[in-house]
Amino acid sequence: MSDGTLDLFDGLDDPNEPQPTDHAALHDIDALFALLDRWVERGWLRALDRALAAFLHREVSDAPPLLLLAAALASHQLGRGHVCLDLAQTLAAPDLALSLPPEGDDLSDPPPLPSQILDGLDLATWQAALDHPELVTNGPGNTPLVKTESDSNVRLYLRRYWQYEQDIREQIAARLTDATDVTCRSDRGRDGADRRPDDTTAPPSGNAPKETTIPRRSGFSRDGADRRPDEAIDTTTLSAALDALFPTPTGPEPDWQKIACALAAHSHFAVITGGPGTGKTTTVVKLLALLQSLQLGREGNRSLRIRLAAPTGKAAARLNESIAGQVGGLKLEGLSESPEALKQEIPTEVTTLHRLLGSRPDTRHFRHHAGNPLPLDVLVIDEASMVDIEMMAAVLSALPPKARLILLGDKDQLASVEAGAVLGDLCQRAEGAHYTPATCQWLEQATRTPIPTDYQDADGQPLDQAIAMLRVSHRFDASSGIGQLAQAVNRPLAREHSPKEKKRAVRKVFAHSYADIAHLNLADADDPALDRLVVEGNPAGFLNQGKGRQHRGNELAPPTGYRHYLEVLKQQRPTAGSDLEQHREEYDRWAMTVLDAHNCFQLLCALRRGPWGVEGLNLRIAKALRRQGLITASDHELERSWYLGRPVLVTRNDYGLGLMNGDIGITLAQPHPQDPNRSVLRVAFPTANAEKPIKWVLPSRLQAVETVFAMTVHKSQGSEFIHTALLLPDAPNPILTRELVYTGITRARHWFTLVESGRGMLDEAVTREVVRVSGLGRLE
Ligand SMILES: Nc1ncnc2c1ncn2[C@@H]1O[C@H](COP(=O)(O)OP(=O)(O)OP(=O)(O)O)[C@@H](O)[C@H]1O
Repeated sequence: MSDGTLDLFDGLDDPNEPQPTDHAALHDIDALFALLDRWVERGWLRALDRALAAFLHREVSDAPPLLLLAAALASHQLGRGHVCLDLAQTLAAPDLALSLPPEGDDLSDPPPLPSQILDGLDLATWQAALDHPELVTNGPGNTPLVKTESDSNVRLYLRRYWQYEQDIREQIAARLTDATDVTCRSDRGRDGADRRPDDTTAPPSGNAPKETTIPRRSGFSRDGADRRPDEAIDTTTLSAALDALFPTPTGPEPDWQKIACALAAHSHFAVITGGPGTGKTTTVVKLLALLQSLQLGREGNRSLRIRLAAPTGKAAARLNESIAGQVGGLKLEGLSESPEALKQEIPTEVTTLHRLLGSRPDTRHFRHHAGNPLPLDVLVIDEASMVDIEMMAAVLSALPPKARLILLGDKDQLASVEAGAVLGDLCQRAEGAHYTPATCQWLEQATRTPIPTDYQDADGQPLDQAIAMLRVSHRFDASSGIGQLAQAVNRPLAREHSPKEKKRAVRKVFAHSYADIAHLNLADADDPALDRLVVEGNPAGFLNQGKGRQHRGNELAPPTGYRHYLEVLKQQRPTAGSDLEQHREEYDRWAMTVLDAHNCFQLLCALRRGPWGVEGLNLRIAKALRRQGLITASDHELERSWYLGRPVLVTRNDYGLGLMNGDIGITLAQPHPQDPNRSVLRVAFPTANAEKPIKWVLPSRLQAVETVFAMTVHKSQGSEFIHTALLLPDAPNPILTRELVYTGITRARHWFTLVESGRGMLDEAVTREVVRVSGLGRLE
């Protein structure tokens, strides 16, 4: 398993042993459903996927087994982040189409594998089986399935997901072309809300949209001024404003932040991507100041209605904090005669996308849609890599045609857990920029920054002209191991000479003795080194015990573990007691301090189940903390109940309580309202509202939460912790990819510990890349 390909049964079967083939399921309906049942039983397929095949069979009894199998597999891909089934890819690597093997499956008496079932099947035969006009069409229509063909790719979609992809293409295309082209969106009718998206098989109601092709050439004219006639920006004015916002030249390298501002000011759709600390927030705050000042500079204009949003509550809270800081520090003297007034026009409040669109309980419908668009002129979405295809389609459809959409995010992070890696797909060509000569010439005028030839491309596509990649980290410099490690892990395999070289480059970073990274090899599952790490933070693993490190002129505290927040909890607990109303502020302050201290350390892992998954680790860590006297709880309480200090993660949006998936709270104690001698447990969540900074919730009201001593990397997206430890499991698993490791590393602000519980797992992970299947990558 060294070449980056998946060998799911490594060590379980002899790969040279010829596998028996089993083709009955391809011809016989009963055999097919018997097979699907066995796959569902093993957890290789979801019951939902089988149910779709059964539904199609009931509706159209002569649907061939090969079609039903493709439909079940297409449905299954949605649960794994892909919006469709790529037939050729599936034939090339059939076993990747299922969730094989589920964690903890010992694989005794396994059902036949897809590779056995599909052995010998060719693409033409499978494709021919999909020619069933009642169930499959090549585009608009009423069939539950859609097939698309381009080059050698044949893809099968559930109609709803094909429609999302079409909607996104169409809306982005409209924003990338001249204002007059925006009218093409009206073809689809203003019925975004009428669709029945919760019915997987139901086609969207109303008229199918006209497919929009995105023009091959950029709309940039020589000076760029006629691109958006309604909002034409004079290049000289823009250039002067950009100089005021970016007064210090960056040296010989182009100022990518300034370039990003110029590009985004010029388009109704823009993406600003970049790794951690490259200045996405800094740039967008300057961009908003720029747009607002240009707007207010036009006589009689009202200020722009700007909204900021993020996919999760946690991400929204983090952006809230950093935006507020950035706006406070903005220097706008050169941009406006009344800089303070201009600052007032830049919002600092960040909401979640669900809240922005107005989600309604128990339905996928939102209050805002094409028929009731959002009342805004500019929408900024941070952490856009976490936005799935369904949400992105909903946002785009609710956006007024003339509004600007600015997406911020790190294209290399793990994509959303739901289907569709929209940001990653849109940014496929971001590394090379591909700016056309017209764009370069205009950018050079506007930013007075020459664009290096490496980033120019006479064949650049319109989408390329709307994407800016920030390439310099201001958080991690060359002396930062976290920065170097993230870079080494993130380098695509295609750029290395061999997987071996990639592994060597990553290992070399650890060999370099950077002060901010540590590596821990566990001898076995019971190695107490892991308990020491989570309790104390393993400072001994860092150079000089983590002491004496400077950051921006201040000495950093050495890395900590969970002892830190539990001690803060104990030591700073208000003694005032009795009347809660009188002492509310004191309790709020306590909760804020504990939550801050909790943010000093987080253990991340890849899996959910097993000893190296969230479930096993949570219990192990709770017991280790109990041994140290840091928490007091019975076994039952540790496993199933509440105790002082229990940190919890919200796993489902709860609009009633105003809590979002991803929010973290800590269980604290408050005086009982009726009996001050007793205390009552309440979970404290940060609110990002300065006047009411803490939301106190009774544990019994929390329906979907889990202990979060260990958190999956997926759930950690949008969060950042002072010391992050990433634990890799002891056996290969398809979930271990370079994107996962990169996302884990980049959650660390000052300290990072990599924990390997099995030899070679880091090597495994960094040489495996996520392959997402969608048609959006072809959006040019
Ligand atoms: N051009 C710059 N020169 C110096 N410091 C900068 C510059 N741009 C950003 N910074 C600083 O770098 C840090 C990270 O910036 P910022 O928060 O904008 O990055 P980001 O890409 O949004 O980070 P994140 O990974 O948190 O999303 C901040 O402290 C910011 O003040």
